[in-house]
Amino acid sequence: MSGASIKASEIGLTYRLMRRLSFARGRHAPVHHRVETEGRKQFVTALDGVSFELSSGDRLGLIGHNGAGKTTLLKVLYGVYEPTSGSVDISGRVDALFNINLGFRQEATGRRNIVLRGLVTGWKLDQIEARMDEIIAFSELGDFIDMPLKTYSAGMSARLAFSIATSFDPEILLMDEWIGAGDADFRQKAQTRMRELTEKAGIIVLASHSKELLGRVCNKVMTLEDGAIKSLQSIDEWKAAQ
Ligand SMILES: Nc1ncnc2c1ncn2[C@@H]1O[C@H](COP(=O)(O)OP(=O)(O)OP(=O)(O)O)[C@@H](O)[C@H]1O
Repeated sequence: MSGASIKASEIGLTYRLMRRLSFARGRHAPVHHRVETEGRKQFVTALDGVSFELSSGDRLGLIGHNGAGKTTLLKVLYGVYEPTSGSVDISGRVDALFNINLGFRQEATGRRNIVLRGLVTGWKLDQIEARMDEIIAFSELGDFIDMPLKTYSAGMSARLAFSIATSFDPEILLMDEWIGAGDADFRQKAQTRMRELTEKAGIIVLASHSKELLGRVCNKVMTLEDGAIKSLQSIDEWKAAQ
C-alpha cells in the first residue's frame, strides 16, 4: 500500500428540496436558518467551507448535533454526492459502511451477498472465493450464512457488512454508527481490525454521537456545527476540552 490520503478544500454541499417546506409563524424548523428560498426552489446548505487533510494512519471522528452534516460529509467522500463547491482529492481504495443495508439484497443469502459485494468492489470471483471462509468466520454467522438476509437481525447484518468491507482490503474506510449494532465481543474484534487497517497505512473516518467510541478509535476529532467545522483537534486536545 502506497499510503492513503484525503484532501478536502472548502467543500460545500447544498441539497435542493423536492418538497417545499413552510414554517408556521413563530415556529422554527430545526434547520430553518439554513433553508434558502430562490423563487419556487428551496435549498438546504448541509456543508459549508469544509477543509481538512488526512494521511496514512489517521482515524478521524466526526461529531455534532443531528443535522450537523456528518453523514453528508461521508457521502461526499464516498462520491455519492459531488460537492456543490470546493473539491475533494482522494488517493486509496474507498469503502463505506453507512446504511448497512445499502447494497445488500434482502432475498439473497449471506453467502450470495458476499459475492455480490465483492464483485461491486471490483474483485474477481476467484479472489472472492479465496476470502469467503475468512469472511464467514469473522462474521460468526454460522449456518445463518446460507439464510436470506431478511432473516438477519440488525446486529447480524452489521457483522456481515463489516466483515465483508474489511476483508476486501479498503485503504480508506468511511463509517457511521453501525458499530453500535454489534455486541460487545464483536465490537472488540472490529476495533482490532480497524487498528490493523490503519496500521497498514489506511484511513478511517467515523461519524458518531458516542464520545466513548470516538475516544477509543480516533486520533483526531472534527466537530461539525451547521455544516461548518467548529473545531478540528487531536484526540488529546479534544478529550481535554470535554
Ligand atoms: N437528501 C436530502 N435532501 C435534503 N436535505 C437533506 C438530505 N439529506 C440531508 N439533508 C439535510 O442536510 C443537513 C445535514 O444532514 P446530515 O444527515 O448530513 O446530518 P448528520 O450530522 O449526519 O445528522 P445525524 O446526527 O442526525 O445523523 C440536515 O439539515 C438535513 O436535513
